[in-house]
Amino acid sequence: MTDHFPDKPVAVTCGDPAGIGPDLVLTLHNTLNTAPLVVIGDQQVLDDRARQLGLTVPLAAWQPGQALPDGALAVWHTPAGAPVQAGQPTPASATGTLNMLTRAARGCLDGTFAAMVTAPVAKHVICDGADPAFTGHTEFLAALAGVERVVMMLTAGTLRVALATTHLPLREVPAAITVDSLQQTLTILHRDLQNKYRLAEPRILVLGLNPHAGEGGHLGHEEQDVIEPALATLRQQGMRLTGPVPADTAFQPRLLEQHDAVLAMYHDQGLPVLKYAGFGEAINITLGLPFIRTSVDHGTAFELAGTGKASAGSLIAATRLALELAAHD
Ligand SMILES: NC(=O)c1ccc[n+]([C@@H]2O[C@H](COP(=O)([O-])OP(=O)(O)OC[C@H]3O[C@@H](n4cnc5c(N)ncnc54)[C@H](O)[C@@H]3O)[C@@H](O)[C@H]2O)c1
Ligand SMILES: N[C@H](C(=O)O)[C@H](O)COP(=O)(O)O
Repeated sequence: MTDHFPDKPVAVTCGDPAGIGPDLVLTLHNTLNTAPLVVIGDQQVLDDRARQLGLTVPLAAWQPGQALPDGALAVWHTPAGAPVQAGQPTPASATGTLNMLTRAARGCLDGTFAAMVTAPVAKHVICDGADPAFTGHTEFLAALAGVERVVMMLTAGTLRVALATTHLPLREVPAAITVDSLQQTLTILHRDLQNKYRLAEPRILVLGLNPHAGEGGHLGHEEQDVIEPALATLRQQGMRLTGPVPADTAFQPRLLEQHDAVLAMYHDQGLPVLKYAGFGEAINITLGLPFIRTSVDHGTAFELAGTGKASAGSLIAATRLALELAAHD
C-alpha cells in the first residue's frame, strides 16, 4: 500500500444502491481508514446496509469545500431517489445512480477530487430508468468529459488486457474497428502505459479479430485490411507492436512475458481470460480520460447484496491504484 496519499480526496461512487456496491464501500473504512476518501451515495442506504450486515461504520456527511472527518467515512449524500431494498433493483434509482457518477466526474474535472473509483452499476437498470443509451461507466464518463475515445483496460497482477471495442453487440464489432479507431486506441494505450505504469517503451500484443487471425484472408479480411495497416503506421512511429496474432494462442506465458499489455478486439475476446486469471482482485481502469478512474472487475451481484458474502478485494485494489496514481500525478 502506498505510504503517501494525494492532497485531494478520491471519490468512490456506491453504484446501484440495491447491488453489492454499498456493502463493499462500507469495508473501505476499515481497510483504508487513513486514506482521503469521499463516498458518493445515499447515506440512508449506507446506514441501512451497515445495519443489515452487522457492521459499525461511522458515517459523516460531507460537502465539497469541507475538511474530511477524523475517524469516519465521509459521505457526499446523493439521494437514491427511491426506496432501496438490497437485492431488489429498481429503475427508479437510475437517475440517482447517474447523479453519483456526474458528481464524481465533475469533481475530478474541477479539482475537488484527485481521482474517482466506481462500484458496479447495472446497465439495464440505468437504460430502463434514466438513459436508454447508457452502455457503461466508460462511455458515460468519456461523453461527460468531452473525450471522443477512451480505452478500457483490466489488469490482474502483471496481465493487462485492453479492448479495441467495449459495450456493443457482437454483430457491430467488425464495423467499429477501423484503421483510425485502432490507431487512436493504441496511441492512448501506449501513452498511458508510459505515463501511468512507468513503462518507457511498452510492448503491446495485438490480437486478430477472426479465428487464426484470418488465416491469410481465408477466414476473414479485417486483419489484412484494417489491423495490419494500422500497426504498420504506428510501428513507423516507434511503437513496439506484435500482431495481429491469433487470440486462441496469445495468452501463453512466453508471449505474455514478452509484452506489457494485450489489445483484444472485443469485450468477450479478452475479458474472460483476464477474469479467469484474477476475478475478485482485478482492476478496471479507463485510459484516455482527463482524470483517473478505476473500478471493480465485477458487476452488481444483486443476489449477494446485504448477505456479507461479497468480496471487497477488487474495490480495495481499485481504490489503492487510484490513490497511488493520484499521489504520483
Ligand atoms: N463495473 C461495473 O459497473 C460492472 C461490471 C460488470 C458487470 N456489471 C453489471 O452487473 C450486472 C450483473 O452482471 P453479471 O451477473 O454478469 O456479473 P456479476 O459480476 O454481478 O456476477 C457474476 C458472478 O460473480 C459473483 N460475484 C460478483 N461480484 C462478486 C463479489 N464481489 N464477491 C463475490 N462474488 C461476486 C456473482 O455472485 C455471480 O455469480 C449487469 O447488469 C452488468 O452490466 C457492472
Ligand atoms: N466491461 C466491464 C467488465 O466486464 O467488468 C464492465 O461491464 C464495466 O464497464 P464500465 O466500467 O464501463 O461500466
